Amino acid sequence: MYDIITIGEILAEILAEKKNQNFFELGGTLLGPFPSGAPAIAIDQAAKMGAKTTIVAKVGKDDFGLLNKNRLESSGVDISNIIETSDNTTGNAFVTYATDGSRRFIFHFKHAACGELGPHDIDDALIKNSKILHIMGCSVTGSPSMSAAIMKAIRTAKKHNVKISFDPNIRPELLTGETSNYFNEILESCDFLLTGKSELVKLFGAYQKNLLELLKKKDRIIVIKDGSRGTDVYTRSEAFQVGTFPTIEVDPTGAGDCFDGTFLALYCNGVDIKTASKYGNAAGALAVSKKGPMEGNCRIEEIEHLISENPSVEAVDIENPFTKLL
Ligand SMILES: Nc1ncnc2c1ncn2[C@@H]1O[C@H](COP(=O)(O)OP(=O)(O)O)[C@@H](O)[C@H]1O
Ligand SMILES: O=C(O)C[C@@H](O)[C@H](O)C(=O)COP(=O)(O)O
Repeated sequence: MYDIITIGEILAEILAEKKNQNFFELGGTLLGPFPSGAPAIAIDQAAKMGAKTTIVAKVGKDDFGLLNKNRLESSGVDISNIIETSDNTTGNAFVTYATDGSRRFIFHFKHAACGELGPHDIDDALIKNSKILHIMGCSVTGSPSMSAAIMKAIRTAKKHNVKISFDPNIRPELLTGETSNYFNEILESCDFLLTGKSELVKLFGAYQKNLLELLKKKDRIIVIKDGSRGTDVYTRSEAFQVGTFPTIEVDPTGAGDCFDGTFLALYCNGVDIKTASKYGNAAGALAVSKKGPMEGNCRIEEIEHLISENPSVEAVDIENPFTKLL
C-alpha cells in the first residue's frame, strides 16, 4: 500500500545562471542538469518526509533518466513504476528568470519519453492500493496521451475512494486544447486543492465564488500558496493563514511542489492540517534557498530546526468567508 502515488513527467532541468539571460544568444552559463518535473519534485519530498511513495513516469535509457532515478531512489521513492523507453530521450525543461521574478520555460515534453506515457501504462491496482493520488496540472497539459493516462487514474481513484490531490501548476508553455475539460473534472473530484494563488487567478479570475462552489460540492481542503506572502487554508469548517519562514530566495522553482509533498506526507501520517501547512511553508522556504528544483528538498529534521528557530510563525485562524454561505 502506498501513501502517495503520482503520475507525470520526469525531466532534466537546465537553469540559466543569470537573471535576464536568454536562450537565443551564445555565451550564457547554464547550470544543471538537475533532476526535475513537478510530480517528481513533490514525490521526492514526500518520500524524504517518510511517506511510502511511487511515481508512474517514463524516462529514456539515458543519463538524464539515470540522474532522476538515482535521486528519487536515494530519497526513498519506489522507482519500480518508472518505465524506461528506447523510443525517446528523457524530457527537459530550460528555465530562465527575469529581474521582476517571472520565469520562462522551454520544454522538451510532448515528443520526449515523458510525453509517451499513456493509459496502457496505468495499472488500476496501483491506484487502488494508494491512499492519495497526487496530480499536477502541468502533467495534464503536457501531452494528449499523458492527459489520457492521468484521467484514467483519476476515474479509478474516484471509483475506489482513493483521495485525489490536485495542484494546477499551470505552465502556459504546455497548455493544449482539451485542458479545461480535464481541469474541471479533476477540480470537481479532488479532495485536496493545493494551488498557487496566481494559478487560481488564471483559472477563475476573482475566485471566491468558484471556491465556494467547490466547498458546496465536497468537504475538501483548499490550500492557496502565495510565495513569500504565505499560505491560506480553507475547509468547510476551518480557515487559517500561515506566514512564511525567513530565507534567502535563490531559485523559487519547486517550492510549491515541495510544499505539496510535505503537506500530503504529514496528512497521511495523521498530522492536523494546521501543522502540516506550517511544515509545508518551512519546506517551501528551504526549497527556494538552493538552486535547482529539488535541490532544496529536505528531511523533517531540517524543517523542525527551521520551525524551532522561528517560534512566532503559527497558523492563525481567520474568519471563514464560506461557512455562512454553505
Ligand atoms: N521567498 C519565499 N520566502 C519564504 N517562503 C517561501 C518563499 N517562496 C515560497 N515560499 C513558501 O513555499 C510555499 C510554496 O511556494 P509557492 O511559490 O507559493 O508555490 P507554487 O509554486 O505552488 O505557487 C509558499 O506558500 C511559502 O510558504
Ligand atoms: O514539471 C514541469 O512541467 C515543470 C517543472 O519542471 C518545474 O520544476 C515546476 O513546475 C515546478 O513547480 P513550482 O513548484 O510551482 O515551482
